[in-house]
Amino acid sequence: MSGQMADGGWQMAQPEAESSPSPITHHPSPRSPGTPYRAGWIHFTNVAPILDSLVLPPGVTAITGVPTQMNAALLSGQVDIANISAVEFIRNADVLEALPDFSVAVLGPVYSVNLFHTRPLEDLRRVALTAQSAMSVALLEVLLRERGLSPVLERAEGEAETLLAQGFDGVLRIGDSALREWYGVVGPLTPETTMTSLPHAARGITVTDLAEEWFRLTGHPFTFAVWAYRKDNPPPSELVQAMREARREGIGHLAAVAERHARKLGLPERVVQHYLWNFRYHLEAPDRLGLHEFAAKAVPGHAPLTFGPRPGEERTRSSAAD
Ligand SMILES: C=C(O[C@@H]1C=C(C(=O)O)C=C[C@H]1O)C(=O)O
Repeated sequence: MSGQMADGGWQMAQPEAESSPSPITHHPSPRSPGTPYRAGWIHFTNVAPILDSLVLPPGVTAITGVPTQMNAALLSGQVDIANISAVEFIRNADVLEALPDFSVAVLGPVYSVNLFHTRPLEDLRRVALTAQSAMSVALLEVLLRERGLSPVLERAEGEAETLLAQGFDGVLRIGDSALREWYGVVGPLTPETTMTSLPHAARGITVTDLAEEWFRLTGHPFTFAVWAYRKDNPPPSELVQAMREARREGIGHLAAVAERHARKLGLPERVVQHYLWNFRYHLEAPDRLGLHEFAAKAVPGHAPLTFGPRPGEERTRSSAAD
């Protein structure tokens, strides 16, 4: 594992994606003095407005990976802070704390957490789940339970259309590939249309946006990710400060971020712009409400959720490596 590379890129995480979440069974001892503070970033496009401009302070290193890799890296002590699936934060609330003002949340559709299906939800028999995601699986389970549905859920990787052709009647996908596949099914966007006026079904495939379903069910935002760390190992204030500055820069130049990522994703700039401005990155009161509501439904009996000091009230830490 090493830090930010000279070109501003990040090293990929080594561990394999974990298919099932593992609660912390032992508490890795806090860092010894002088060792770097290690961050793990899920670097999907939806966090680009926070991470693209981030300059790590001295003494902080970072790796990147998909959500289940970063969940596992934090829980095993391989990294000290990570933007993790909110459900893992909830499941491990006895030992984890989250930054008070960082989230990946949405109110309504998210566009990148999608169930692609060929039969009505009520008639689903076999649904393929991605091992990259903990949050969307937990959300799908809640939404199915609320409707009294219990299709067989199986782990299977691959593009939605391929898996549907192989006999699954539902496929759950997340992140950049889910956004691309969603657009591949319901696009293209024309000068007359907007993201929200695109159809939900085309070519025999329906796309159900799980965050939109959550909004229909609760009227609240859905919080996919928080930035969590062990309670006894909070991030240096320089790192949190750098993250806030990077977010201010990213949100202030959202069109440029969208343009860069539209090129990488092979999607129209308008699509990526809409996708990005739709996110709620500050864990505000409605996002916490959604988080608490999801916690009560998905992890009954969980320990109280705790958050670090609000901006300006950080514990004083003299340097990243003290
Ligand atoms: C909205 C998304 O959120 C991500 C989805 C996660 C998950 O499914 O476990 C975890 C972190 C989020 O940043 C997405 O990737 O599309």
